[in-house]
Amino acid sequence: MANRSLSRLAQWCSRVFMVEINQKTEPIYFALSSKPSAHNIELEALFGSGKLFSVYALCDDRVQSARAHAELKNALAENLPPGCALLDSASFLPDIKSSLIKGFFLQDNSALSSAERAVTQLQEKGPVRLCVLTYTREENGEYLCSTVAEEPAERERKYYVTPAPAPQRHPSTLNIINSDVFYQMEDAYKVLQECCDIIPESKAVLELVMEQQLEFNNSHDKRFPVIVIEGLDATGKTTLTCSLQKALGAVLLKSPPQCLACFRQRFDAEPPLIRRAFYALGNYITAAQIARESSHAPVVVDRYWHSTAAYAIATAVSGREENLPAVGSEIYEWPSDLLRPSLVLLLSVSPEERLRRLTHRGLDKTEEESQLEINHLFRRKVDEAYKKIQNPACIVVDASPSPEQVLQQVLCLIKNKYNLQTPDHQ
Ligand SMILES: Nc1ncnc2c1ncn2[C@@H]1O[C@H](COP(=O)(O)OP(=O)(O)OP(=O)(O)O)[C@@H](O)[C@H]1O
Ligand SMILES: Nc1ccn([C@@H]2O[C@H](COP(=O)(O)O)[C@@H](O)[C@H]2O)c(=O)n1
Repeated sequence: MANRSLSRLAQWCSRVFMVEINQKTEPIYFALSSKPSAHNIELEALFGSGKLFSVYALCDDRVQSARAHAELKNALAENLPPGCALLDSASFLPDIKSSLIKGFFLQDNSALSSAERAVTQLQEKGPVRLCVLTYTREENGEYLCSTVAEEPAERERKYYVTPAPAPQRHPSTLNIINSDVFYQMEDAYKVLQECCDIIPESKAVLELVMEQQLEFNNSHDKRFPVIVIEGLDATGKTTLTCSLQKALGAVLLKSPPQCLACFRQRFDAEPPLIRRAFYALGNYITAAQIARESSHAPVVVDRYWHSTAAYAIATAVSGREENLPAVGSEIYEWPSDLLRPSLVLLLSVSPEERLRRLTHRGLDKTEEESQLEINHLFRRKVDEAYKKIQNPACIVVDASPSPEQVLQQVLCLIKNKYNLQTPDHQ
């Protein structure tokens, strides 16, 4: 369904709405119906007594849509009067892939109930079309939904808000494929092609990808081992990869590769669709470098596809780690056309030790505390996602001992278990 058709209220009736109060609790689900429903405590708590709205930025184009959603969030945060709460919300077709549309749920408890005026002003400013659903409470306690639509017939239309059951699959997982994680170079490539007009740097990135691909196609078959080191920040990847480079006489590579370093900040500022496509393409450039270098020496890689997928999945999947799809889900599969390493090692340290290392590296106390509090849930999701990725799966390494001990542990794994140190041993 093209997003624009959702400007008609009737189109929303086949969909379910999810409102996330916070990341720790279950979301609240509701639907629109022509019939009233029994009294529901959860809905009562969500809807309360103030004025309520759902706001969606509607575009047919996926790049525009992703950017419009991010811009809408900033604009609402800046323009809403004090007393308003802005909650992440989405609408979806239960368990149907790619059906999720992200938006916001707005509780207006401001002194003058002026959120509607602020939203109308944003609507008038354009250029993106906003769909605004308004909820009102009847005297009998029922909640009704209507649209702030241009056509009078649409404005007259009203539906009851009714509770909906939680779907089997968490809605935030529905759009991951080709919006957050890309399983073929072509799919990530297309996203950046679609961005060329609005982000001129995309062209330069695509040229670098194509240059490396030509070289990749001419490179020799891989002969030496390719060892990827993964892990959350400050788990010791840089320290270990440098020591491994010396110990194995290896070539050290990174993903994203050095040639993309100057573009990173630019793409980090973009919404997930664009940002993740950039990192996905970085892996293909690194893959071409791996293919070239592994013909004459072992290769050690600091982050690769596990990082790209694990961070993307953990960011896309809202709420708790239980919402991540189970092992075996297609979202954890390795891209069909991306060079596979010989071994992937995931460095793991306790949250306390990681924080100690971050602090040692120069974080101040306040930032340290906020890292621990706010990101705890996110880090657990990244860690879980790392461990669920398959073909190749990663081997978890306890990285809490001293750097020398971690190095010896890893060398042991490489030499004994995989017998990979020299080309003769393969
Ligand atoms: N085994 C270890 N024991 C104690 N401290 C360590 C160990 N390994 C690394 N460190 C220290 O922890 C900090 C983070 O290490 P490092 O930079 O290697 O991590 P990283 O995973 O590469 O981080 P990032 O992903 O953020 O670049 C550094 O100050 C480093 O000296
Ligand atoms: N292969 C990669 C590497 C990194 N990312 C993204 O970058 C962030 C971590 O990078 P550091 O420089 O802090 O190590 C992380 O948020 C990932 O989103 C990636 O996607 N793929």
